[in-house]
Amino acid sequence: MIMTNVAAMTEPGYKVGLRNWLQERNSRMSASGDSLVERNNTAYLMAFLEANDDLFDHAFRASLNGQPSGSLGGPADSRVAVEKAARVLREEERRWTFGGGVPPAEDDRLPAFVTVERSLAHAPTRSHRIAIRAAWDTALDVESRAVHDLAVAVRSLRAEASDPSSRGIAADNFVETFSGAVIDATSRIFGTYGSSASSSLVSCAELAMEETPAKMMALAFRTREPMLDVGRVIEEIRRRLEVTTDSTVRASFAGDRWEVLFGGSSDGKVPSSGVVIWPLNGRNPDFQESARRATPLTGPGVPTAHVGLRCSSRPDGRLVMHLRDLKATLHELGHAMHHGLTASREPLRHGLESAGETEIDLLSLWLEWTVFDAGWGACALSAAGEPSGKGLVEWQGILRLEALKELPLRALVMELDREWLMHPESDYQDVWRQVTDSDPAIHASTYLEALHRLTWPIPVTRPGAEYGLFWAMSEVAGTWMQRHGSASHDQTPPAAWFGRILGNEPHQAPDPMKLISFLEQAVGADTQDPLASDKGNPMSSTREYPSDYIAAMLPARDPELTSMLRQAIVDEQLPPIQVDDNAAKLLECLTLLARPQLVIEIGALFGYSTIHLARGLKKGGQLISFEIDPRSAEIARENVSRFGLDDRVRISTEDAVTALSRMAPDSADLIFIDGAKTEYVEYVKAAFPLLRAGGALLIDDAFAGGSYAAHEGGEDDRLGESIRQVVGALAKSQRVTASFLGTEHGMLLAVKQGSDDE
Ligand SMILES: C[S@@+](CC[C@H](N)C(=O)[O-])C[C@H]1O[C@@H](n2cnc3c(N)ncnc32)[C@H](O)[C@@H]1O
Repeated sequence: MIMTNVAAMTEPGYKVGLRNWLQERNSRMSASGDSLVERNNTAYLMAFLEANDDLFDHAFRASLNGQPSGSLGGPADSRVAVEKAARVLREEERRWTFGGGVPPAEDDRLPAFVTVERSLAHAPTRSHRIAIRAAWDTALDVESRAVHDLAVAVRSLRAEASDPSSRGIAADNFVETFSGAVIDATSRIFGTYGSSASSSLVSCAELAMEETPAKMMALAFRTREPMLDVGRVIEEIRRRLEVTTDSTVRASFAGDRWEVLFGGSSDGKVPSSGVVIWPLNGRNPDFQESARRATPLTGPGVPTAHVGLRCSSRPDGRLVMHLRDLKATLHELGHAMHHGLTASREPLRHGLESAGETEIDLLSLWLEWTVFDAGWGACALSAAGEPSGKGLVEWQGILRLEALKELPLRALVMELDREWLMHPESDYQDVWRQVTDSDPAIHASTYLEALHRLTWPIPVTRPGAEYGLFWAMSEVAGTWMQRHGSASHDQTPPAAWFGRILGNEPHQAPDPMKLISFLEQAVGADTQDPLASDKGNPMSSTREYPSDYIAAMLPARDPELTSMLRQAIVDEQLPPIQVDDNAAKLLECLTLLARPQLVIEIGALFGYSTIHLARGLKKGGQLISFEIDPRSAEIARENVSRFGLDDRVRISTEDAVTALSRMAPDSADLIFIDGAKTEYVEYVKAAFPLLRAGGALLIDDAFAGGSYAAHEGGEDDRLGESIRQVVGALAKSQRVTASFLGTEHGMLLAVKQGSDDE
């Protein structure tokens, strides 16, 4: 595997951030004997980067590193930098993962994106690649939006934390900002699935972003307090239990403990099972003893489970628990529920007379997830692309019996697959086997298998990665089904389309070729000759202009020039459509090289290019620059004089075409054309006769793909088309020798045939 030497790259801004982050990470990893670089596995390295929740932190730091010095560094800057960082990461992933062309070893537990990349590497045609990229980009966009939102939240937290006067409110603000960002991001992510249940949003956020469960729980409980009132927590649990089980649930404080009782009789007065929650504070240090004493408290014959709750008492008598203990407590409550329900045969009440242990297990586990872990099941359903509009409430309706076939299976696969099934010694292997072998519910086991295979190569550490791909595939599948006349997801259950993608081999990553052909159908791509060149805009290219690299290599801009730019663009509000710094240097080089006596420029604007052209002139050399806008021309004159160049520059406000038509033929050595794009034909016609043999035309924006069109009021590609015509004709002309110069917007250098000696 070819290793990209991260440290040896020359990086501006965000890349410095990335490198620092990796180095720091590596030094930490080597301390634990597991250096990423030592593993010499770039795919894994990037997978790690992608999979690690420190990515958020990285993105944030990248945003800081990406700040131009002296900038205000406000949220807008941060946003741009983070988006840029996310974009670059994406690019880097692509390049580094398969840059060497050597796919990683088969047995590496590679994340989903590597599978996609592998598909890309095998894609036979451009259409295939587009299809795969479309799917992948969808996934990554979700990611980058989340990164962006989080970075903004983290940024404001840190800013406040560094201000001692606001330290007290920083944490509160963070949770608030964070909550807002999370809800916003998750509702966007899940908007397509129509899930409106806030508990599922919380859970989705947790999946997508892996933020601390405590914060998520805080969100679920709509609190920003680190200490929670235990009574309130119990009441919340009771409420949720009642809603989700449709069973009467009573919770009461009985002197020194809480009793949560599940109704057994139809009026709920006779409990069928109970959970006793014991505060583990000063008053009840011996939980075991308390539990023993309390067993009969829920009533004779009522199976009861006991849970200890770490909490402390307030002077006003209230018991409070720390937010961070909540998740663990809820998890333990899940076990208690499990125990209570299993022993009481509570499921009988729900029409599950024939339920076996497996179903009861499943029900209990489901309760644990959906009730106590704030909507795991809802999340699983949404992620699985359930029919939109089938929100929490609706699927609760099918819970009583159907959930055993539908929901827990789906919720289970996420947890079992990742947490337990991977470990052969796990007890849950049995549960899994029973589910998959005995489940008669047609597509459920197929679905499980499919999902299992889909998520198989994904490391446990990063749920977001698999969901990203999962969502993308769901999207594409949805499109496919619409195209092919399937009215709804109901008619084509997920199992069918996963089956289509995955084939029948169990426990394997998706076959890249199957994925390709599925996606191909989904986007309706035509089969193309793989060797046929790309059609459409001739400027289309997958390669980006290395402007960051160039900027990092060139010396910093002369402060006087920066001040001039600021005055013209910020103070005078002239459009920022001057040549870029590298192109400006090129103009200077060309006049230095050609030693022209007469240079003509069409379009001075505020004189940025003018100054550079003039700087390269030797003694006696002259530059006539045309600028039709009087105010721009005036500013250009001031700037020329500011740089002490008045002796060799004349700025004229005459229309360039008219003026050129009056000038002596064969007199100019260099003519730089950078006026109105629509007039390029006229400029070239008028300028060409003025050139002496061996003189050169230099045409700016020759790549015809720049954003200048917008500045000139053009939304469409009319201006680009005009440039392409002129540049194409000129470059092909027998009367010149022409070459494109690779500035960001491109210049065409066309040297007139013949020589002065002829
Ligand atoms: C892209 S800007 C020039 C930028 C400048 N060369 C630089 O790089 O700093 C184009 C300028 O051409 C001027 N212009 C447009 N049509 C013109 C014409 N017929 N004669 C002279 N100037 C013209 C516009 O007023 C505008 O300021």
